Amino acid sequence: MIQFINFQKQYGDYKVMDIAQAQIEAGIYWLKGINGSGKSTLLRCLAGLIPFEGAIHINAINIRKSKRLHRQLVNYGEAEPVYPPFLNGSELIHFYAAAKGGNKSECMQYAEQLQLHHALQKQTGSYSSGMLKKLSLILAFTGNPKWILLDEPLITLDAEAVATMLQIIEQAYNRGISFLLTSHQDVAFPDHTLPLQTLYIKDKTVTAIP
Ligand SMILES: Nc1ncnc2c1ncn2[C@@H]1O[C@H](COP(=O)(O)OP(=O)(O)OP(=O)(O)O)[C@@H](O)[C@H]1O
Repeated sequence: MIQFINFQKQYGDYKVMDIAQAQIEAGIYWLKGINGSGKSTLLRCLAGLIPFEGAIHINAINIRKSKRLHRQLVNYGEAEPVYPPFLNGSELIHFYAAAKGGNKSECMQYAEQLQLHHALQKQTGSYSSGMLKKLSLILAFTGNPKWILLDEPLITLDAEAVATMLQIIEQAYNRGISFLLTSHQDVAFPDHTLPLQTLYIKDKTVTAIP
């Protein structure tokens, strides 16, 4: 469960999020909101990448106070991932697996499923946007997270990779992993069988009501 307690996020004078009290139960959620509503900001706060006011508890852990536990609990995939261009995919998988206490061979399996395995020895600077996205998704599944936060997970993926990715998400969900997935497109998750619940970011808060 994710709990917000007097949570606020400002950029300078501009307040993007203001959630006095809210909670999100374990599950798989499609987080919707118009452009600029704060979807990426919320995920970055939950991932611990940017500072915020108030408190966020994830599975009863105060994410600001227990940084190590937080890093094991939550994985995050950027909308537009950027990596040091001189590192290859295999090196990044090795690094993430070591940092997250994950199993490198599991990542290699995902790479095969997404047909990225042939490119793992190439520097990421030579990757296409879809290849970078696949790598970022593989890295977001490394270790034993209880929550995976994926910002626009399917953009730039081809149709086959979209279907594979939806299967990977569903299998992980069936193993007890919860998801927050963002998209501002109406048909972001085509032909899926995921038990998706919808959340909206509206008026600087998270709500189940559009
Ligand atoms: N680093 C930043 N500095 C200043 N303002 C920012 C920064 N990042 C985001 N914002 C502002 O915060 C608001 C929310 O941005 P955010 O990227 O979280 O929205 P979003 O819902 O993910 O948008 P989109 O659907 O277009 O991807 C926007 O008004 C944006 O201009």
